[in-house]
Amino acid sequence: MVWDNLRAHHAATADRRFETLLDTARADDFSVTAGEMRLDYAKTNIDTTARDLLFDLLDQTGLAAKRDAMFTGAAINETEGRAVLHTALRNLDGGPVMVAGQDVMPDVLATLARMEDFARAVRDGSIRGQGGKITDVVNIGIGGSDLGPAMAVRALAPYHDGPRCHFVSNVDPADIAGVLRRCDPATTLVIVASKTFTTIETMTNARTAQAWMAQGVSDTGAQFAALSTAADKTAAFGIDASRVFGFADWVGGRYSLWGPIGLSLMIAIGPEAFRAFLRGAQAMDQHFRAADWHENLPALLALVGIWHHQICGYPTRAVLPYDNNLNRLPAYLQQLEMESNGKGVAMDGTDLAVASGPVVWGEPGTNGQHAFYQLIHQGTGIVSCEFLIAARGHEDALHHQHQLLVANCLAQSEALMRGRDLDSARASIADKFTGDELDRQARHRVFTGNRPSVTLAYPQLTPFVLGQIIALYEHRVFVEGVVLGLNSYDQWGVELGKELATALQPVVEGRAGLDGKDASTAALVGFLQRHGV
Ligand SMILES: O=P(O)(O)OC[C@H]1O[C@H](O)[C@H](O)[C@@H](O)[C@@H]1O
Repeated sequence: MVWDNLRAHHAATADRRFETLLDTARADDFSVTAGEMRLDYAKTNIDTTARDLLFDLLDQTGLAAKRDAMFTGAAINETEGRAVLHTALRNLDGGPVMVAGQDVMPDVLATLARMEDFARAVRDGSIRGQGGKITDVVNIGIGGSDLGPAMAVRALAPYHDGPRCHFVSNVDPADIAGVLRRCDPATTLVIVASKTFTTIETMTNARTAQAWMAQGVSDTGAQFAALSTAADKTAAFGIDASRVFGFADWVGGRYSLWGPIGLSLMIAIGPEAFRAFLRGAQAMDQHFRAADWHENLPALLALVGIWHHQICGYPTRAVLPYDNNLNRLPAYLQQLEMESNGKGVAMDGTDLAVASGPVVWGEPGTNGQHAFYQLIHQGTGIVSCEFLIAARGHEDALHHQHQLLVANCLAQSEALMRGRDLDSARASIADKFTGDELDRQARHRVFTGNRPSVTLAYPQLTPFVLGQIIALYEHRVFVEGVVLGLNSYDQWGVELGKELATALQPVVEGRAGLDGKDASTAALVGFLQRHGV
């Protein structure tokens, strides 16, 4: 019923130019400030009727109760029978969080303290490589065991005062070979990051790193650490328990940056800055739990997403950080959002009644402006855009460049909204063309406008603010998942490809025949074998 009402309201208002709604009152009403951040969603076609209906969706799905169930350790990941408690990893005040009758906080805080001791020792040289102080850290992991720390280490580059950090994820040997070539085994720490410690890409790369290390030092295990839930497997790999940082199955891979998977980030920026990062996320958790939906950043961001994708039918969402250090944020959000909400089956096993989550993609501004913004402005489809912008960068001496960056960010959302009509397009080239040619040329210069965007603004990309931003997106994914009625915390869709890859490996190596393979796959194997695979 609410969905129908939303669709009807969209149909009735879709042709309206939303710019006409915009005045000072709307700019105030359709933006929310929480902590240090401001989310502006005034440049959308959402009006108060649409917004009220969207709030009805939240009430209809019992969001408040489901949110509380997540924070208090209920097994809301129903297909795997697990709690979802990445929030416990940043619950720095240590109030109890119960899972199956047990408080998980003592373990969480003890592991955090062990990570801090380890990170400090690596940074100050009391834990050393066999050739001296650790100069390089290589994090080997994939998916959630890579994208989070890789994104955050880049994002917080201005705070990076520890050893160099490298991230190896791809099973393509080009990845690890390229990194190891730049490192000295005698002063490198290898961190094997894998929740399950079975992921074939990570284990293959870890063994390659082990062999590389053995050529340079006598005790390879002394320069390895592991981040995993599987203590038996890390021991079997030869990593001493003192260098294993464990976590529980209630931390999903793509939500794991806050705990041991964040070790490389902690070594890079130091335990104090890492705590500030956790505190930022914790502040967002507290906001999400306490704020009324009208003032609730994650809820509003989720509703804007639902309006644009499930109601308006815009197929993709572009994340456009005007913050070069966030250049891995779109990739990080691709996993967070698409692996969480890219599902066609509802929690109860029935087909999803509405569209699953959107395609998420993006690149930092201003680079994207000189590449794909053409389509965003003049393509036949509409892309909902999400801009991120800081008031200040970290290069004080070049603040004028930052101001230019800000101007570009604001210009884009304005251009998307306003567009340029035929008359002004004509006027802009009237000195060059006349008659029919003027008309023809002018049409190429028309921007339809009326294209929506939201802008997330913050003072500066500090560890605290980054924690807030990432937790904001996590909770947005949660809200969207609840409204869509699916389980955001499993990922069965990645399994089939893994199974088939395992079966194809001996075929590719020529140890097994092509029986049962489809003709296309067989022909491709044949081609690759003829060319030396
Ligand atoms: O941390 P791991 O167990 O090695 O898992 C790494 C990644 O691979 C899996 O296939 C999942 O799709 C991801 O959610 C996960 O983050």
